[in-house]
Amino acid sequence: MKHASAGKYRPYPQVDLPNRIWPTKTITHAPIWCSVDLRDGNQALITPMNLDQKLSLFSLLLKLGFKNIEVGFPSASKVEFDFLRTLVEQKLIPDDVTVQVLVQAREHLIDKTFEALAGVKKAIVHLYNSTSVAQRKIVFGKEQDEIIALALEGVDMVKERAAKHDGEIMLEYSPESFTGTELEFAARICNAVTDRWGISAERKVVINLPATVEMATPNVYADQIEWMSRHLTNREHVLISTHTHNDRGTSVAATELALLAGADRVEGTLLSNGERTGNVDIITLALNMYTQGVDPELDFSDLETVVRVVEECTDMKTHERHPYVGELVYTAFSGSHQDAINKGLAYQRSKEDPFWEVPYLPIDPQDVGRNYEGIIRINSQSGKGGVAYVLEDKFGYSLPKKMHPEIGRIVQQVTDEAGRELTSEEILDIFEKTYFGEPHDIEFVDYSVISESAKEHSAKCVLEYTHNGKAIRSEGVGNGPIDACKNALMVEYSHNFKILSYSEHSRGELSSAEAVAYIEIQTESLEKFFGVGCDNDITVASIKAMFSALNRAFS
Ligand SMILES: CC(=O)SCCNC(=O)CCNC(=O)[C@H](O)C(C)(C)COP(=O)(O)OP(=O)(O)OC[C@H]1O[C@@H](n2cnc3c(N)ncnc32)[C@H](O)[C@@H]1OP(=O)(O)O
Ligand SMILES: CC(C)C(=O)C(=O)O
Ligand SMILES: [Mg+2]
Repeated sequence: MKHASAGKYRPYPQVDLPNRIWPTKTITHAPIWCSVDLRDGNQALITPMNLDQKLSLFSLLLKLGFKNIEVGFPSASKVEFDFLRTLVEQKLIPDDVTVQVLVQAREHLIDKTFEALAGVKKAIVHLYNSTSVAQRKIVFGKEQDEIIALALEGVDMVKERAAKHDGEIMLEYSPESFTGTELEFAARICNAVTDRWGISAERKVVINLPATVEMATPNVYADQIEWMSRHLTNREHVLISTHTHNDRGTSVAATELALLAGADRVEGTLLSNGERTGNVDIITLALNMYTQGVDPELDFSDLETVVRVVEECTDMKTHERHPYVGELVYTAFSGSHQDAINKGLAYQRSKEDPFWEVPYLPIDPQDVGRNYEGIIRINSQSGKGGVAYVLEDKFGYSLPKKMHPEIGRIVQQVTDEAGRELTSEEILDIFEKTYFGEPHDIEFVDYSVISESAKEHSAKCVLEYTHNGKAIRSEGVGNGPIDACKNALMVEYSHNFKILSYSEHSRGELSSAEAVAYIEIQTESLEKFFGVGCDNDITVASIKAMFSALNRAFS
């Protein structure tokens, strides 16, 4: 790339606001949300939405709880016009919802807009014109005062038609390309607009300050919002609205800092659809608030439906890593993350206090309609904890902690060779082949207890098994059935070993539960092997576990 100092680009100027207070604030409540999916989102699509898609998206926005919805630019095209008419004629606008329409300061467009609004009880007419240095010079060829005159002409035209409209009309004004506009001029034009409209407690005005193009760091946008908030006349009757685009990838941060700086309202879209890099993603903003204990006043408890409907309407895919909604955002492949999540989920289940403390998961996936399935997935980056989690979570094998390194190593060998993710079923297959599969040099047939004395801690049993195909029956005495069976085995079995650890649990539904036993043995050469056994009878499960370990050690 050519060196940046060649003069083609310049640093964005700082805002002179030495006593800024936004850095001391926190977000404590939800703003007024306004969805611009049906307008800004729609105007950026390769194929704009048809009537049915717009209706479907509108219905989703209502379900999510939006009370301000920009339904389109009715003067721009037939489908935009027809959509608003359909909402009116089919009475699809709830009383507590205000629809918003965008229009330029041009008479024929304003006329058409009011024609589309006939019968709407509450609407926001959103008037805009570009105010930036570049657009004044290049697009409009007008001086500042001429641009103010253009805006005021627009206000007059809207005001006149609003007076005749049977229903409430609120004005929203956007000095479009605000971030490329001198602040003094932005304040001057906004104040002229609100004054001409006749702002009052009963006639509040939305002043939308768009980052039409995101041009600087989020703190600069926050400074601009705080600066404007101090310089807007009748500030108490103004609703300052943000409308951030994501050109630098920081629209969420910019909006959040703008809220600290005093913004009352946020325009954005679902999943960040919108011009170029998109509008700010309202899902991310809302759920960021939610994870701070602030009620976002939007319901994102079923994100799967939101993603499905938005994708159907926009014909755009959602990135796997999109905050809160992406397919992979609740998944850990890496070993240390899996270990911490596994322990975190167990800790969360064990405590009364609802405070969410699971490492690596900033939100409980269940709160947004996702489940714990797929949180831990296994590839070559994974560790023993992840493998143990999958075996327990999916298949009910609660492996003793001491066994984790062994199964972790075995699975790691396979993932290294495969060079890809292993499914849960493949993990189970490795587990079953390792502990229950061939070779079966020694195989359990039957056992029976001849005598047992709890008082003397002794048991005598008969063990039947085959060793290299030969049927053997022998008796043994020990300080419990397993010990007795081991001693019975040692009557003929030539390999020496000792049992190092033992654990068991039941697996499956209570009525049909089976016992699972884990036994760790040590050979004379000090090698250690685990074995696993399953049976309806816990003692048989234990003997099978011992045989499983022996087959692994000596076959
Ligand atoms: C940042 C944003 O997202 S702003 C919203 C942008 N959205 C859209 O443009 C989507 C819908 N727009 C359209 O369908 C069309 O642009 C229409 C129907 C609104 C207008 O169409 P047309 O008049 O045929 O064309 P076009 O948009 O190119 O008109 C440009 C003219 O409007 C003027 N103009 C642009 N914006 C405004 C405005 N806000 N107020 C007054 N005049 C404006 C331009 O200066 C230009 O004037 P000129 O003809 O004297 O050079
Ligand atoms: C119409 C305006 C608000 C807009 O979409 C923008 O500036 O990005
Ligand atoms: Mg926009």
